Amino acid sequence: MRAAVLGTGAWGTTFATVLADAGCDVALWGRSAAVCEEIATTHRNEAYLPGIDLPATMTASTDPATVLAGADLVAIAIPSQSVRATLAPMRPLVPAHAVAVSLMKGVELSTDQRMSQVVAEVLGLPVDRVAVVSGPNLAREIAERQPTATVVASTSPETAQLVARACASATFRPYTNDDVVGVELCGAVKNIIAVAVGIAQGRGLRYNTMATIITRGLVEITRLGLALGADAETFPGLAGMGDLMATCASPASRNHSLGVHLGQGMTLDEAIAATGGTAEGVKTSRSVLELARSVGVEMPITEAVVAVLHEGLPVDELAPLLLGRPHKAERT
Ligand SMILES: NC(=O)C1=CN([C@@H]2O[C@H](COP(=O)(O)OP(=O)(O)OC[C@H]3O[C@@H](n4cnc5c(N)ncnc54)[C@H](O)[C@@H]3O)[C@@H](O)[C@H]2O)C=CC1
Ligand SMILES: O=C(CO)COP(=O)(O)O
Repeated sequence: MRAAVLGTGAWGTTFATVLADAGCDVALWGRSAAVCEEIATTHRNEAYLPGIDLPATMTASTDPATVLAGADLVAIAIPSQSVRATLAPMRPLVPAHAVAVSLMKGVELSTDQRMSQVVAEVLGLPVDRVAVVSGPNLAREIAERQPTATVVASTSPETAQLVARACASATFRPYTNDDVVGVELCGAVKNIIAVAVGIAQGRGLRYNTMATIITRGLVEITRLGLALGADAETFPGLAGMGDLMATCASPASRNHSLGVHLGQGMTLDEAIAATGGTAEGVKTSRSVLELARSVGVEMPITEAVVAVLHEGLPVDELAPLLLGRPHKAERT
């Protein structure tokens, strides 16, 4: 199978490696000529995956026509808010039979659309030719070939199976799921919860607080997902609890580290600069809150994160804000 991967950041480069390990013929597209040249000639991407040797068979180019020619599978790993503008000019270059795979974990700010919706719309593909890959998938660990599982979601079982076969290897195990809405919302909202956990840790709070935020975070992800038509069984799975645990526990998570920096007293701009890479939770927090309000769902942690990130709430007021809410039964 011929695969094109758009985006030479941490996840695009890593997922390209996963596909190559699984036997695909892989070409990467990136906007940086220097990064593409480095991948193609030295088989390294030092800016995003320092010290990792990439498969020598993988090619990379800034020319989308070269990368997309003959692709059976087109995987996209670009910051969510840039996907629409980046993909639009590529639409005529995507082969008519290709399947698209969204690797993003965000929600578009201007439209509140999930990434698979944006990809299908911009590339003019029916939704059953679009899949989503999401799970506890910290890029560097996967690039190091540490054992990892993921979820491949599509409304079409054939598309999900095709993508699962394309990426399955001895160290990367995909499970298929037909709940695209649930899988995508889990991936996007866990970033916001990880920012909250990071803020708490940056203030010196420890494991009880972390477990509380993760657990109540899962409650609010589930509530939003169910209101938007997701399947309840997705949330305790790899894309839900699995990814929430990995992202909230790992210092390698950009969303988590951004939260820690904020908790330690940095401004948002300072925290973004200190974190580096793409912390999707910053912008997605606003879209998710809008989505939640549109369906009348309460998301207190998301609301508190939006207040800290975008409305000037001091980090010290986050815990009192959440703990001061009216008491209620756990299962409501
Ligand atoms: N890094 C990780 O462990 C994982 C990341 N993801 C998701 O994958 C997506 C991409 O993240 P990463 O690769 O980690 O980000 P990154 O920050 O490592 O790389 C982003 C890439 O996108 C490019 N880029 C940035 N703005 C662009 C634009 N306007 N047009 C075209 N290209 C642009 C950058 O040059 C870079 O190559 C995000 O939605 C993230 O949530 C999902 C699973 C794991
Ligand atoms: O999605 C991820 C792990 O599954 C990566 O998390 P960060 O984007 O916070 O680094």
